[in-house]
Amino acid sequence: MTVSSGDKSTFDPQSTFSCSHEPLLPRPDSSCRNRMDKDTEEHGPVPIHWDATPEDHGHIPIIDFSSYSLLKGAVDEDELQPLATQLVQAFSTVGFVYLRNHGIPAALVSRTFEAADKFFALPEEVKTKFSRPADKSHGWVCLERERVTMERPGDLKEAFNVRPPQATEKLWPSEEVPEFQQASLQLYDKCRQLSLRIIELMARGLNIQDVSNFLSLHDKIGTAANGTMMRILHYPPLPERVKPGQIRCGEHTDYGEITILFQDAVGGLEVQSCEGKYVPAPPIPDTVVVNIGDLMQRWTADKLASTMHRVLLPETEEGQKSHRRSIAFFVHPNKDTTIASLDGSNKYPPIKAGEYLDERLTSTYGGRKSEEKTVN
Ligand SMILES: O=C(O)CCC(=O)C(=O)O
Ligand SMILES: [Fe+2]
Repeated sequence: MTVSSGDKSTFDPQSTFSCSHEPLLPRPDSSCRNRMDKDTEEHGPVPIHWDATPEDHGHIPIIDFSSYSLLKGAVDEDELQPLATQLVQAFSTVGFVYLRNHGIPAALVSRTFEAADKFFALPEEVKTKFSRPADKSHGWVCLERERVTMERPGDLKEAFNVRPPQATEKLWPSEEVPEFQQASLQLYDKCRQLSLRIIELMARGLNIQDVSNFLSLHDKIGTAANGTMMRILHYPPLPERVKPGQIRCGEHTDYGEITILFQDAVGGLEVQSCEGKYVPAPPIPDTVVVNIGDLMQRWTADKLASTMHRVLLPETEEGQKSHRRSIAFFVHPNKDTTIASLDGSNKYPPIKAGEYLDERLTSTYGGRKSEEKTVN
């Protein structure tokens, strides 16, 4: 595969934007300690008991999702509550889980990766035709275009953002890689279905009283009224000269509610532990990684943890010559959802999901306001 080194001359720090995240703003308190001692008083419109203090594992648990797999015909309600409890336990400590037996077909993930490989291998001038337009988030984002922490140079990655409502025909490489659009949209839809199941279980595990109502706040995924986006990421082999401090994806937290992440067999992802140390989150066959984003941490008044993570450069010579790919599905509630502390604590002022993103982006990028540019 040939990979262009990217057009560094067009790199514009003012217009860089994060993959999903914004590491510089003061974030809700994410220390493991504070997350546990919630005021469990009932007040506010949706009183919730945050009861048991979960144990702090400091590593990423693997959870068997088979009771609520997308492939499961009849669901046994009795099996869902333990699963919900396990999920919330993990999300309130490490903030990350691996899900096994989730039901998204591995063949569909491979097809999407393979189609994306063909796209990323196209010459720069061809990929440019599919560049993400300034006012939209769908499309190609070139190498080093983004940096997720201002302390580092641009990330050594390129991306193809998939936002179905913005994906006009001319933003798909239909002639160059005809199968890309169909595979991506099919995977987007499977991820949508899985995310709804995860969100339903999270709601149960959080003792949200009206679970169906909570779920309905996500019924516009895939339309313009919801900012959910899938990103196919390509980390090419390392260029001859890597800038000081440059890595594949800088330290960050994700913006949204939850993220579903598929990684290929090449490692590099690291997740911060409660002690502040970065620990590898290696690829585990037939699993997806799921993590909490900042919006969900805020919504749950810091009960659930949006945890810092990054993708390091490979250490071995062989690794440095390898491509790494991942697919991240960044889930958001519908833009008109009011994000008010679910425990009624008013820890953070209520804000609309759409405005929240706008605000984050404005603070970071000095007036670049449209969430359409960078929603993830
Ligand atoms: O590529 C990965 O494994 C992680 C990417 C990531 O964290 C992101 O895009 O937010
Ligand atoms: Fe991330």
